Amino acid sequence: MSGTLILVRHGQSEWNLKNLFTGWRNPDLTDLGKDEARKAGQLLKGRNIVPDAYFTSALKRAQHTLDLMLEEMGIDNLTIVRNTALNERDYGDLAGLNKDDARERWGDEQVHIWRRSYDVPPPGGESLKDTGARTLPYYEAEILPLVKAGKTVLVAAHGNSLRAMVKEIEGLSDDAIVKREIATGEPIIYTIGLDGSTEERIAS
Ligand SMILES: O=C(O)[C@H](O)COP(=O)(O)O
Repeated sequence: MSGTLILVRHGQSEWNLKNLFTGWRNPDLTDLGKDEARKAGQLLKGRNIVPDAYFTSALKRAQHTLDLMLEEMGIDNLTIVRNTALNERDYGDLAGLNKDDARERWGDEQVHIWRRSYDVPPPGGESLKDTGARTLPYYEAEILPLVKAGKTVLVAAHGNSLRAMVKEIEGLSDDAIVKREIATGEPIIYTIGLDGSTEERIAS
Protein backbone atom coordinates (compact mmCIF):
# COMPACT_ATOMS: atom_id res chain seq x y z
CA MET A 1 0.00 0.00 0.00
CA SER A 2 1.16 3.53 -0.64
CA GLY A 3 -0.17 7.03 -0.10
CA THR A 4 0.39 10.36 -1.80
CA LEU A 5 1.94 13.49 -0.36
CA ILE A 6 1.60 16.77 -2.23
CA LEU A 7 3.71 19.73 -1.15
CA VAL A 8 3.00 23.22 -2.49
CA ARG A 9 4.84 26.43 -1.74
CA HIS A 10 2.50 29.43 -1.55
CA GLY A 11 2.18 31.65 -4.63
CA GLN A 12 4.13 34.91 -4.90
CA SER A 13 3.51 37.10 -1.83
CA GLU A 14 3.49 40.90 -1.65
CA TRP A 15 6.86 40.74 0.09
CA ASN A 16 8.32 38.28 -2.45
CA LEU A 17 7.44 40.92 -5.04
CA LYS A 18 9.08 43.68 -2.99
CA ASN A 19 12.12 41.44 -2.41
CA LEU A 20 11.80 41.62 1.39
CA PHE A 21 12.82 38.94 3.90
CA THR A 22 9.48 37.69 5.20
CA GLY A 23 9.76 34.76 7.61
CA TRP A 24 6.91 34.90 10.15
CA ARG A 25 5.62 38.28 8.91
CA ASN A 26 2.22 37.97 7.34
CA PRO A 27 1.76 39.53 3.86
CA ASP A 28 -0.92 38.20 1.51
CA LEU A 29 -0.56 36.96 -2.08
CA THR A 30 -0.09 39.24 -5.09
CA ASP A 31 -2.35 38.86 -8.13
CA LEU A 32 0.37 36.70 -9.70
CA GLY A 33 0.51 34.62 -6.51
CA LYS A 34 -3.26 34.10 -6.65
CA ASP A 35 -2.95 32.95 -10.28
CA GLU A 36 -0.15 30.55 -9.35
CA ALA A 37 -2.33 29.09 -6.61
CA ARG A 38 -5.29 28.67 -8.96
CA LYS A 39 -3.04 26.97 -11.55
CA ALA A 40 -1.75 24.56 -8.90
CA GLY A 41 -5.38 23.68 -8.10
CA GLN A 42 -6.17 23.18 -11.79
CA LEU A 43 -3.15 20.91 -12.17
CA LEU A 44 -4.31 18.63 -9.35
CA LYS A 45 -7.87 18.67 -10.64
CA GLY A 46 -6.60 17.71 -14.11
CA ARG A 47 -4.98 14.67 -12.53
CA ASN A 48 -8.16 13.75 -10.67
CA ILE A 49 -6.40 14.14 -7.35
CA VAL A 50 -8.81 14.61 -4.44
CA PRO A 51 -6.89 14.79 -1.16
CA ASP A 52 -8.20 13.21 2.04
CA ALA A 53 -6.49 15.70 4.36
CA TYR A 54 -5.26 19.30 4.15
CA PHE A 55 -2.53 21.03 6.14
CA THR A 56 -1.18 24.56 6.06
CA SER A 57 0.74 27.03 8.21
CA ALA A 58 -0.54 29.81 10.45
CA LEU A 59 0.40 32.39 7.79
CA LYS A 60 -2.00 34.05 5.35
CA ARG A 61 -0.04 33.49 2.13
CA ALA A 62 -0.06 29.69 2.54
CA GLN A 63 -3.67 29.56 3.78
CA HIS A 64 -4.86 31.73 0.89
CA THR A 65 -2.96 29.54 -1.58
CA LEU A 66 -4.72 26.44 -0.23
CA ASP A 67 -8.14 28.16 -0.32
CA LEU A 68 -7.68 29.17 -3.97
CA MET A 69 -6.49 25.69 -4.92
CA LEU A 70 -9.54 24.14 -3.28
CA GLU A 71 -11.83 26.59 -5.04
CA GLU A 72 -10.37 25.50 -8.40
CA MET A 73 -10.68 21.86 -7.44
CA GLY A 74 -14.33 22.38 -6.47
CA ILE A 75 -13.69 21.05 -2.97
CA ASP A 76 -15.42 22.55 0.05
CA ASN A 77 -16.89 21.44 3.32
CA LEU A 78 -13.65 20.08 4.65
CA THR A 79 -11.33 20.42 7.61
CA ILE A 80 -8.07 22.30 7.13
CA VAL A 81 -5.43 21.86 9.80
CA ARG A 82 -3.33 24.99 10.40
CA ASN A 83 -0.19 24.83 12.49
CA THR A 84 2.78 27.11 13.19
CA ALA A 85 5.04 24.06 12.78
CA LEU A 86 4.62 24.53 9.02
CA ASN A 87 5.45 28.27 9.09
CA GLU A 88 8.34 29.74 7.11
CA ARG A 89 11.80 29.88 8.69
CA ASP A 90 11.87 32.71 11.26
CA TYR A 91 14.10 35.29 9.56
CA GLY A 92 14.77 37.08 12.88
CA ASP A 93 16.33 40.53 12.52
CA LEU A 94 16.32 40.25 8.70
CA ALA A 95 12.49 40.18 8.48
CA GLY A 96 11.26 43.27 6.66
CA LEU A 97 14.67 44.12 5.17
CA ASN A 98 15.24 44.27 1.42
CA LYS A 99 17.39 41.32 0.25
CA ASP A 100 19.55 43.52 -2.02
CA ASP A 101 20.06 46.08 0.78
CA ALA A 102 21.14 43.23 3.06
CA ARG A 103 23.70 42.08 0.42
CA GLU A 104 25.08 45.64 0.25
CA ARG A 105 25.39 45.78 4.02
CA TRP A 106 26.72 42.30 4.87
CA GLY A 107 28.05 41.08 1.49
CA ASP A 108 26.70 38.49 -0.97
CA GLU A 109 28.39 35.55 0.66
CA GLN A 110 27.14 36.20 4.19
CA VAL A 111 23.58 36.74 3.00
CA HIS A 112 23.75 33.55 0.91
CA ILE A 113 24.97 31.64 3.97
CA TRP A 114 22.05 32.96 6.03
CA ARG A 115 19.56 32.10 3.26
CA ARG A 116 20.81 28.73 2.10
CA SER A 117 23.29 27.13 4.51
CA TYR A 118 21.95 24.22 6.53
CA ASP A 119 22.92 25.24 10.02
CA VAL A 120 23.91 28.92 10.16
CA PRO A 121 20.94 30.98 11.44
CA PRO A 122 20.34 34.58 10.41
CA PRO A 123 20.71 36.97 13.40
CA GLY A 124 17.89 36.25 15.87
CA GLY A 125 16.29 33.73 13.49
CA GLU A 126 16.20 30.05 12.52
CA SER A 127 18.63 28.07 10.36
CA LEU A 128 17.16 25.43 8.07
CA LYS A 129 18.18 22.88 10.71
CA ASP A 130 16.23 24.83 13.36
CA THR A 131 13.24 25.01 11.01
CA GLY A 132 13.40 21.24 10.53
CA ALA A 133 13.53 20.73 14.31
CA ARG A 134 10.11 22.41 14.47
CA THR A 135 8.60 21.14 11.20
CA LEU A 136 9.74 17.52 11.06
CA PRO A 137 8.36 16.24 14.40
CA TYR A 138 4.98 17.64 13.32
CA TYR A 139 5.29 16.06 9.86
CA GLU A 140 6.22 12.72 11.39
CA ALA A 141 3.44 12.78 14.00
CA GLU A 142 0.53 14.25 12.03
CA ILE A 143 1.14 13.98 8.28
CA LEU A 144 3.31 10.96 7.49
CA PRO A 145 1.09 8.43 9.35
CA LEU A 146 -1.86 9.44 7.14
CA VAL A 147 0.22 9.00 3.98
CA LYS A 148 1.53 5.64 5.15
CA ALA A 149 -2.08 4.60 5.79
CA GLY A 150 -2.74 5.11 2.07
CA LYS A 151 -4.27 8.60 2.21
CA THR A 152 -3.60 11.54 -0.11
CA VAL A 153 -2.42 14.58 1.85
CA LEU A 154 -1.98 18.14 0.58
CA VAL A 155 0.37 20.50 2.42
CA ALA A 156 0.52 24.21 1.49
CA ALA A 157 3.48 25.82 3.20
CA HIS A 158 6.69 27.80 2.65
CA GLY A 159 10.05 27.65 0.89
CA ASN A 160 12.06 26.67 3.94
CA SER A 161 9.57 24.58 5.93
CA LEU A 162 9.14 22.58 2.70
CA ARG A 163 12.92 22.39 2.11
CA ALA A 164 13.23 20.84 5.57
CA MET A 165 10.60 18.25 4.64
CA VAL A 166 12.08 17.59 1.18
CA LYS A 167 15.51 17.00 2.78
CA GLU A 168 14.00 14.36 5.04
CA ILE A 169 11.76 12.72 2.42
CA GLU A 170 14.46 12.51 -0.29
CA GLY A 171 17.26 11.74 2.17
CA LEU A 172 19.34 14.70 0.90
CA SER A 173 22.66 15.54 2.53
CA ASP A 174 23.29 18.84 4.36
CA ASP A 175 25.23 19.95 1.26
CA ALA A 176 22.64 18.85 -1.29
CA ILE A 177 19.77 20.75 0.34
CA VAL A 178 21.74 24.00 0.02
CA LYS A 179 21.14 23.90 -3.75
CA ARG A 180 17.50 22.87 -3.63
CA GLU A 181 14.99 25.61 -4.45
CA ILE A 182 11.22 25.22 -4.17
CA ALA A 183 9.26 27.17 -6.80
CA THR A 184 6.08 29.04 -5.87
CA GLY A 185 2.82 27.31 -6.78
CA GLU A 186 4.37 24.17 -8.29
CA PRO A 187 3.11 21.02 -6.57
CA ILE A 188 5.67 18.34 -5.74
CA ILE A 189 3.99 14.95 -5.60
CA TYR A 190 5.47 11.97 -3.75
CA THR A 191 4.23 8.42 -3.52
CA ILE A 192 5.25 7.01 -0.15
CA GLY A 193 5.02 3.30 0.71
CA LEU A 194 4.13 1.78 4.06
CA ASP A 195 7.83 1.09 4.63
CA GLY A 196 8.64 4.76 4.02
CA SER A 197 10.09 4.15 0.53
CA THR A 198 9.59 7.14 -1.69
CA GLU A 199 8.97 7.67 -5.34
CA GLU A 200 9.07 11.30 -6.41
CA ARG A 201 6.86 12.68 -9.13
CA ILE A 202 7.12 16.35 -9.92
CA ALA A 203 4.06 17.84 -11.54
CA SER A 204 4.52 20.34 -14.31
O1 LIG B 1 10.71 34.35 4.04
C1 LIG B 1 11.12 34.75 2.94
O2 LIG B 1 11.71 35.83 2.77
C2 LIG B 1 10.90 33.90 1.71
O3 LIG B 1 9.65 33.37 1.72
C3 LIG B 1 11.92 32.80 1.58
O4 LIG B 1 13.12 33.41 1.58
P1 LIG B 1 14.47 32.75 1.02
O5 LIG B 1 14.35 32.66 -0.46
O6 LIG B 1 15.51 33.72 1.47
O7 LIG B 1 14.61 31.41 1.67
